[in-house]
Amino acid sequence: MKSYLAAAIQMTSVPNLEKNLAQAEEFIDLAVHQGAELVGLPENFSFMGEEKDKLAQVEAIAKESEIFLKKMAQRYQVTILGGSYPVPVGDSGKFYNTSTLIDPNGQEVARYQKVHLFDVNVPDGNTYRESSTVMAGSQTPPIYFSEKLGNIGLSVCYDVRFPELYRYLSHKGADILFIPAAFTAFTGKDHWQVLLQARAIENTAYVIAPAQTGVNYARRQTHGHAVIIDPWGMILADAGEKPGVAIAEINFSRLEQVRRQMPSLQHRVFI
Ligand SMILES: O=C(O)CNC(=O)[C@H](CS)NC(=O)CCC(=O)C(=O)O
Repeated sequence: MKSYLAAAIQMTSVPNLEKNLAQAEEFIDLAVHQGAELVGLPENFSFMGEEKDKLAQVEAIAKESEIFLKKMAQRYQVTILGGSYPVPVGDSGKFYNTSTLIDPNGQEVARYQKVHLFDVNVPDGNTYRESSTVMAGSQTPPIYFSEKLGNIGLSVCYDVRFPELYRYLSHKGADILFIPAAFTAFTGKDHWQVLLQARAIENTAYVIAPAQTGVNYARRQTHGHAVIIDPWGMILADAGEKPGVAIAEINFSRLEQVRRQMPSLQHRVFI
């Protein structure tokens, strides 16, 4: 398989759908002009805001996000991950925190509904109750098996704390793990990079982690540091703290080399 460039986009999404889509378009354009063929957007790329504000506009956010992703993938002829956006679940008043992967034909090739919900009182005083508006997904995460891009497994944000999800993905053949996020600034400073490197190292897989950064709304501040990590755990690119793009090469001979040097996947006993 040929090497190619992947991009992890970093945004400060706000409670304004149009503004966020315009920002995402700018960064997709930038990533493609730098040669990226696989482009990831962060969790909640199209809307970050109070849950009640999100709920009030959820139909439009879901519809416009899907139209946007398909348009971008076709226009730029790249594969795009819509890190996540809310998709209403019938008339339940809740939505799935949904991540979709769209190929250059504008076809959806994978869809994942976030399984682990962030119901946490963070020690900085912020309280998160994702389950008050989000329905937990009940399906195992999908892998898109691509002859051109490799086998790409999906996940979202808080999932990164549950290594069994990634073990499942690598067991099923994933070479690349997408971990789009809106990590809190408080937890991010101590946990983000360590968790991502651990998932890359233990699964000897590439990790592509698009991220939210800065002040998104009210007291919500996100950590940034969208990164791409190689299967040895090396940080290949880091977007820092400002909105932007992290770009790095996905190289299958490097992947095979690491899997020869450190054959831990072959030594698995439990799963
Ligand atoms: O708050 C918002 O508006 C946006 N947040 C999100 O989209 C999600 C669900 S609340 N955030 C996380 O999962 C953070 C996980 C995390 O930070 C950790 O695991 O430490």
